[in-house]
Amino acid sequence: MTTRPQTPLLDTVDTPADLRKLKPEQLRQLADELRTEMIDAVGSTGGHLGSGLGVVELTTAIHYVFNTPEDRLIWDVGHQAYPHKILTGRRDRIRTLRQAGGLSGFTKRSESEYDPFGAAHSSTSISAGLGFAVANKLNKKPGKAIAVIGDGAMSAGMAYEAMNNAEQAGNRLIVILNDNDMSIAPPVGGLSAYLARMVSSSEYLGLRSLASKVANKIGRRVYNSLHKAEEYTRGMVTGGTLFEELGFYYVGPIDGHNLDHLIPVLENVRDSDQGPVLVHVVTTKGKGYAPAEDSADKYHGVPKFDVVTGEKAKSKAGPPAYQNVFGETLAKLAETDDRICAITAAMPSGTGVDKFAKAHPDRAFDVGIAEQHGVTFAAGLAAQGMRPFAAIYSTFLQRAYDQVVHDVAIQNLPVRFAIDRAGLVGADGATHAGSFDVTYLASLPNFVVMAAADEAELVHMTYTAAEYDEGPIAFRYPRGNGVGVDLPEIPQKLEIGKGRIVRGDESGGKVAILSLGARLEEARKAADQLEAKGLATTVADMRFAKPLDEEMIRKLAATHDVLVTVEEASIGGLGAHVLTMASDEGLTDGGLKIRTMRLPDMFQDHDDPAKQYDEAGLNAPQIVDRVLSALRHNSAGVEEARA
Ligand SMILES: Cc1ncc(C[n+]2csc(CCOP(=O)(O)OP(=O)(O)O)c2C)c(N)n1
Ligand SMILES: CC(=O)[C@@H](O)[C@H](O)COP(=O)(O)O
Ligand SMILES: [Mg+2]
Repeated sequence: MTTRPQTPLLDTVDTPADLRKLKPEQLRQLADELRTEMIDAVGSTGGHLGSGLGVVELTTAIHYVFNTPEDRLIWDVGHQAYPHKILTGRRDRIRTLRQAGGLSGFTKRSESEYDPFGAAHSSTSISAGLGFAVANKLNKKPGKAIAVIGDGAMSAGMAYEAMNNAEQAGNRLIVILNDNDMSIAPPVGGLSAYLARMVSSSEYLGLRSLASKVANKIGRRVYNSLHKAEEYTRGMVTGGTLFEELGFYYVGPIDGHNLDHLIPVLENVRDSDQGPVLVHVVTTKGKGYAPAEDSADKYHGVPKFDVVTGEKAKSKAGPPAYQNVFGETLAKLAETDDRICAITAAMPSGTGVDKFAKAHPDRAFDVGIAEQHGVTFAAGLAAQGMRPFAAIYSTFLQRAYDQVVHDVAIQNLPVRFAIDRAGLVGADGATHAGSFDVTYLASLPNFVVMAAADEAELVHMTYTAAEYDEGPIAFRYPRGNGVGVDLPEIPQKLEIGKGRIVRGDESGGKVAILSLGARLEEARKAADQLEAKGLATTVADMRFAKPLDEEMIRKLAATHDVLVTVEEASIGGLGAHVLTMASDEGLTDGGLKIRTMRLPDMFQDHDDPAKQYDEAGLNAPQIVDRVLSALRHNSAGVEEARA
């Protein structure tokens, strides 16, 4: 039996109001207990551990100093908010994190009044904070907005767009830059180097010169208190920073694990009559848990693990992960094609671009969290004759939609989009579901859109995309491991816009299931069950949402009573395209029944992916039910009498 850690002081704190009753000298113990509690909880649930460990003291200090929830605390991404959840009335549910019916792994408005803004995609916090601050200003309401943003998230353009506008918030907006010198992978680019220079001790100013500078800038009261805090403060720099040029009072860098530094500085910032202020806090990802601190990824996202040893639960040996199949295939293709490049937006391991980078470092580009830039960068490469693969999760590609339309599609540039995490993704929930890409891409002129049914198909599609220079081409595939088919030695170049029959044939049957992507396995199972009920079933792997295999659809329509489309994508995907074609051509005029099965019109909460697909109605039994109801057959497959 595992025992929970002893947390006598934390046990007295249910909300920040309880925390504020503590004496400053008790906060160290509280933070230690908070860290222990978080490690224990995430050990049993899995989740984003390293980022939360790094902000234990910061979370404690913010809730101690500020009047949350009236002061609005906005965590960027929200993956670091587990300590915040524990301190804001959710400790009793912390061991339900990311489990069905349990707490979200991110901040969520519906979960707590202490989560004023939901997140999970990065770099939104300053804009949202500015909105809260300006609303309060207009309504003459008290309350500050505090946006906490990581150095990784700070690489996205949106953060700068917000800072560029922030002056109007005055002292109602405080941005805390949590600089742990990590994104999911080590951070990249000039900004990261700039922050590193600011943090390097050679650039610290002594506290006295800081204090005199701050006195001129944010007032005598602050000056006096800074003097009081002098012995606690490691060092601060003001003046001449990028952030100052953007209109912020810059304070920092300060040690984000030292509560004796954090508390007085945050109090000063809170009481300052000028702003906006940016506080630059330096932390360590994974802080206080040796296995995390020692790991390359600082335990960014972990499965369940043994708290004592740090050993992570092993996933079952099985087929390779889709991302690795993609990365390795592309690396191989690039051996004989020096035009191939790979781009990731801060997800090198998640997309498999790390595998490509190992083999071809000069042609692999991690652009940081900057999907918009990544797509247009790829467009530039393509325009100059390269063969770029923009490997971006479906959900994150949403952010670059205008670049996809304006920079890629309108110019018909052959950018290859390797779209990982297509479909439902499990514990990350609605914010990370790859639901919409088929809809938003297959509606664009010039685009080719493919979906891989299994890992062998992914190999073929990667090769097909490499060889396709006529315009933009996308291929999507799910999160997780393949289905266990053999990987081809030699990839096939697929004929554009042609599907394949994987069961039965075009020449006749009762039912035809038209599957797009990785629901193919469920479609096959459904076909087995339908056959067992005496309903001859053809299964097609459509491969392409665009262009459609119209010839195949016409044949299947002419030789079957029911066509059912199945896809792990929202309305507007394969089903909509098939229906549109069928109605344009009058394929249903003779009594053919078409049914479309797709993701439901709702944002589905986190759960085990199989259960999410059950909720979505996209598993085999539901396909069978859909066919039977279209045929007006009962569950035994017997035709019911018509009323
Ligand atoms: C728009 C977008 N792209 C990519 C991601 C995936 N992602 C989640 S956290 C993260 C790293 C964030 O780094 P940082 O902001 O420094 O936070 P840390 O984890 O270091 O605390 C990335 C790339 C995302 N959430 N949103
Ligand atoms: C917080 C975030 O956006 C990422 O850490 C994401 O959770 C990674 O998802 P995968 O586990 O699917 O790579
Ligand atoms: Mg970081």
